Amino acid sequence: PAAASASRNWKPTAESVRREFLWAWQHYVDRALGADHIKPISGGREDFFVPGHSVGLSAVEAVDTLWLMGADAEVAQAVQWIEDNLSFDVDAPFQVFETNIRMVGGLAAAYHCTGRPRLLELAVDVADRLLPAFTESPTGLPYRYVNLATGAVSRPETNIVEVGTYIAEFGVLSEWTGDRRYYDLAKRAMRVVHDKRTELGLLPHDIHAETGEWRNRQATVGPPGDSYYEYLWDGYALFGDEELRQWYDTLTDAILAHQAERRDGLLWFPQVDAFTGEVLSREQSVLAGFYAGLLAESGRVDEGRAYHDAFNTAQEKFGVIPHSFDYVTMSASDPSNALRPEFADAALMLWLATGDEIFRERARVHYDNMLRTSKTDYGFASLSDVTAKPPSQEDSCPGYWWSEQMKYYWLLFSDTPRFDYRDNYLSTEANLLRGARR
Ligand SMILES: O=C1NC[C@H](CO)[C@@H](O)[C@@H]1O
Ligand SMILES: [Ca+2]
Repeated sequence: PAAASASRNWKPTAESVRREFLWAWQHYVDRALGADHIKPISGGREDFFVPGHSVGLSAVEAVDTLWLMGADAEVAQAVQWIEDNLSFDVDAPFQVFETNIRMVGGLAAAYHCTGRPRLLELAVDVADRLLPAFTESPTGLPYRYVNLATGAVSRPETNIVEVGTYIAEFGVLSEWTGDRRYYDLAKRAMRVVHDKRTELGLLPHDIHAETGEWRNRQATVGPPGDSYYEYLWDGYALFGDEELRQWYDTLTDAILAHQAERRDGLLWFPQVDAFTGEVLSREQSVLAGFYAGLLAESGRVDEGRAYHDAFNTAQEKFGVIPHSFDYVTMSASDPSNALRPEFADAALMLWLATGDEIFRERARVHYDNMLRTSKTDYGFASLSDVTAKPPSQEDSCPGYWWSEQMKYYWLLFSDTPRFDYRDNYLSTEANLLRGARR
């Protein structure tokens, strides 16, 4: 989008992002290739889904980011490992939601960028192994875990994120294979949740997959409510599903009417009782920051801008935003930050929606603060306390770091010809499912 104001030269920042990402990738290849995570302080390996068994998570999450950066030799390294080694025939329970947004989404994005058929086969293979969680459920709300080898399902005590964040990944599999099962199963679970909204049009977040009963009263735009709302809009944006847009509009109008609060001119979203509207908590999770971008994407640009302005006061105060903070006292309730990408996610979405340079500026501060606080010997580390001087680090780097903020920064600063800046889609894990310009 042609920025209204004269924009500065962002190329040096883009080159820094690419250099840092490839530096971290080389350490992963040298020390932890095939591990779910590298341990960025010790250079060790770490499993994510199953203790004792990695499935190359960081390599899968990195492919589309590397491709967008034009790092084709590194794309080849990642794809080589995946095609030679990745198998989902693992006799262990995998969390259905995390496996979908990271592995189904990561492989689908890798296929979208490279066109290599084995990557689509693997995405379909792991998605098929998740399906029993949906088909074994009496309500259509998926169980939280499924054994990828045996199909045994478990843990019906779930939430609206883990029952409602599939339509993007499952939907492109239906589109690319012609098998509608994926789309239909993902949408059915979203319908069950929407139809259980309260009189106020709000949603609690905990639900039982076998009984369909709500298990709590609290509504939140943070976890575990966030990506249910995100995927209602995404199902419309990706596939033109007008019914999903209606459900999104109904629920979003209710959130703006009953779950929003303005204090000192700033817009916040407290946790409220979904049945009465009573404010239960004025804590804000750093993960809720994505919602500023979703509001802007879905035509509520002023509200999206206002919420990002509010979150920006937290970035200005803390440098790196705490995992959760009280927005009245602006004190950290949980001072950690596991390289969370949401503020940058929303900055990209708001920049794409408005062309306003302020969002690139805010993302650059986010990047600078990450470089200053998280960079270690072998990569980038989660923080255990952003208020410590200097902030204290943990020997862990989450898989979403390879897919999310470094991709957001690159897209914001590089103007890469490999991305269609007008017609694109990034999933909740920033997997590129539309808009790769091969
Ligand atoms: O939707 C998500 N929630 C949590 C992670 C990032 O904080 C990531 O997996 C993804 O963005
Ligand atoms: Ca997300």
